[in-house]
Amino acid sequence: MSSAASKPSIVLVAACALVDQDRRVLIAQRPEGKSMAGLWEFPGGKVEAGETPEETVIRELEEELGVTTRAACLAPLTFASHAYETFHLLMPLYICRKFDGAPQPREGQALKWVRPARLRDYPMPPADEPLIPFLIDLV
Ligand SMILES: Nc1nc2c([nH]c(=O)n2[C@@H]2O[C@H](COP(=O)(O)OP(=O)(O)OP(=O)(O)O)[C@@H](O)[C@H]2O)c(=O)[nH]1
Repeated sequence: MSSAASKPSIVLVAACALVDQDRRVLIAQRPEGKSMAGLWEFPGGKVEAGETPEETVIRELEEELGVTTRAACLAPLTFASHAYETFHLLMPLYICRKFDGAPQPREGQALKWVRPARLRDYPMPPADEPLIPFLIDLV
């Protein structure tokens, strides 16, 4: 058995599927220069010290997209638990249908509204692939 010290640490990332009135989900393409550049992901980011996951989502939606929402408009959908080589990702995925503002690519990322059934057409990080059926069933 390996010791706790040799195990990759858990990184907590909170992400959100914004859903529009046509039941499409917003995905963003990771820009050049970042890890996993070119892959499509849900807006979100690492939970910082002192933050709740809901606060992280609200902050990241504002920073990345200029979109405003509140905790009452975030519903837990599912989560990802995935072993990357250097860390273990734990990522709650929220769904949000009520938000203010049209998403803008504030960080140079491409954005796309996609029907859940078409998400498989967009390469996503491996942690995200098991999340797609939940979106297909529940959006
Ligand atoms: N926001 C987001 N992050 C995801 C998703 N799937 C997934 O594996 N991740 C991973 O979760 C981490 C999120 O980190 P972040 O957005 O705060 O920061 P970052 O990309 O600048 O970090 P990094 O360059 O250190 O990886 C990244 O390692 C990212 O690859 C997803 O759907 N949304």
